[in-house]
Amino acid sequence: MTSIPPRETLTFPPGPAALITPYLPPNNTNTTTTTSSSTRAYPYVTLTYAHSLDASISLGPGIRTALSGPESKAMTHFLRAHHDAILVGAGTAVADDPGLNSRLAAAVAADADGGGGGRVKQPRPVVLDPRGRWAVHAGSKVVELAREGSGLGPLVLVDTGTVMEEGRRRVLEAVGGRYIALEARGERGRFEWADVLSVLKQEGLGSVMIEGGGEVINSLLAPPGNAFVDSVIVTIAPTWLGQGGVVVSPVRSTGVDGQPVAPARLTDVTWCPLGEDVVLCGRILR
Ligand SMILES: NC(=O)C1=CN([C@@H]2O[C@H](COP(=O)(O)OP(=O)(O)OC[C@H]3O[C@@H](n4cnc5c(N)ncnc54)[C@H](O)[C@@H]3O)[C@@H](O)[C@H]2O)C=CC1
Ligand SMILES: Nc1nc(O)c(N)c(N[C@@H]2O[C@H](COP(=O)(O)O)[C@@H](O)[C@H]2O)n1
Repeated sequence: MTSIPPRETLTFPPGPAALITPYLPPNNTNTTTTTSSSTRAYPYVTLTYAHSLDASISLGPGIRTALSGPESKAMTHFLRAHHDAILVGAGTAVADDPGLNSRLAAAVAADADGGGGGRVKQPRPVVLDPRGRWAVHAGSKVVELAREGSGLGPLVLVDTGTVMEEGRRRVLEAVGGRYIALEARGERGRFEWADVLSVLKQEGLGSVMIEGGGEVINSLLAPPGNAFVDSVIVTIAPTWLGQGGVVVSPVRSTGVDGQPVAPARLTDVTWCPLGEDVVLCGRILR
């Protein structure tokens, strides 16, 4: 019998947790004893990522780049444990081979007893992959974690016109995930955010934490995407990544007077130092 090596577990202290909690979904834990956001048309959306002092989330497209220190990394896993789903774009799935589970000690404990007892459960990974770029396989980290019971199988949203390879389909379904066909009726073959969020709602997912990457973040920080964002939680790491990085810089629109309009501003802001990083929480000013 092959033994599975123990995975890291993380703890997030109550002090910073109290600062972050107001930005979590209402009835914010996806425990077995609460229903999250059941009356909303769309899931509660938390946009969260880590960037450098020059607003880069990675050294370049396709380069996995660690920015968060240990304390803010634990915060990310705290967030993951308090959402029903965690969403990334295909670029991130391909570049990072992410695990997309929560390694928070409480979440790990819940895995061990089947997630019962009102304790925190794992988020459902969701990947936006209209053209089927992500070649998921049995050794993909998210699949391995789901197979060993430390995470859930991913839902992968593909365009209705994309035919998926049978082998990939079997890999997903073996761990409780699947492909979901959705019409990519937005510009450049993209899904409309309303369509994506409606699908998640239909799947019974009341809250989603959206982690990236660059294209996903930028499209949610400018209209019309920003209308769907309930809270924003950004880790700022004390480093510069230099030119050529994947930068968070949403497109500007032009006002009726022909002048540029800033895409978004945060209000109801809290700053929370975590180790050498600082975490900024806020809500989009409407
Ligand atoms: N520091 C951080 O917190 C994070 C960093 N990253 C980094 O970001 C980089 C990847 O960024 P990007 O290349 O911009 O990739 P991305 O993850 O935003 O993926 C872009 C792709 O996702 C799909 N996609 C995005 N929006 C879509 C929509 N509305 N409808 C349909 N499909 C959609 C498309 O296939 C598109 O090509 C990687 O280097 C990764 O390491 C990713 C997540 C978080
Ligand atoms: N919060 C945060 N800090 C960083 O420094 C990061 N590079 C990321 N990246 C995101 O986390 C995913 C990796 O997750 P696993 O640890 O493999 O579960 C990666 O794909 C990005 O979404 N986030």
